[in-house]
Amino acid sequence: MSSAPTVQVAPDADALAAAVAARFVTRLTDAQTGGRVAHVVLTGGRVASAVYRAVADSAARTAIDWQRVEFWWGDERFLPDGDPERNATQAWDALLSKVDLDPDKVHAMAADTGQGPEAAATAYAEQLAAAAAASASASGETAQVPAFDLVMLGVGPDGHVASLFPGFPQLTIDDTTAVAVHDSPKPPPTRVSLTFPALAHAAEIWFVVAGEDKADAVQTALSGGDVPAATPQGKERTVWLLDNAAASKIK
Ligand SMILES: O=C1O[C@H](COP(=O)(O)O)[C@@H](O)[C@H](O)[C@H]1O
Repeated sequence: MSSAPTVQVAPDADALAAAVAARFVTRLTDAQTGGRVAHVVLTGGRVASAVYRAVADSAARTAIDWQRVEFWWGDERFLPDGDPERNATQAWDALLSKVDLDPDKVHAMAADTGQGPEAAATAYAEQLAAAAAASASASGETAQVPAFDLVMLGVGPDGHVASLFPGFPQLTIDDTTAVAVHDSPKPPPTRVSLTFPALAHAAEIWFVVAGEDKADAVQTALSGGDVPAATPQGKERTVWLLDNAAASKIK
């Protein structure tokens, strides 16, 4: 089952970050009801970093039991550990270093240590499968990824999500959950990304998008056009969280 998208628009990028941060706190606290561990998939990019800073700066962040959050990433720029362009570095600097989390529950994609992005993708798929097995439901369901409570996705001006780029072969991969990406049109060229089947395990998917350069991609995705961002849907909720500029071409 999947959900039709809804759209919420904030006046500007700062207001968007504050609104998404408030939602993030609510979503994670709801997911932790009854002692559950929340699984959240983080994204990278400018607006995501602004959201993470807003969460870190908000007094409401204390409502989350950070020890009971498993952090995953939708994609990673395949660079050495600590590189400021890595999505994990940005999330760590903006938020994760500022909360009392369990380091064993932070599942960054591997950094470039010379092993290659294929090996990094395989290792990530194995981590996801191990977590899924550990939290397997009584029904005996054998998913290859845990049930994500929340997947956050940025969107590029070309309509890419995670590191799934228009026209790239990764768009049709359905037999694994994490893949290597070469020759990305957006630097850096080498990346690791979750696949669409992995993203489909989300209860909620939030597209978080700011800026006029994204307006065409947003309009195309929301009208079901041919961009990667048109595909992911949450099982319970799919929400487009936009600033005015990104929403300016929605018909
Ligand atoms: O490279 C990436 O870019 C997109 C969007 O980033 P933004 O700076 O334009 O908001 C992001 O969603 C993705 O995770 C990241 O690897």
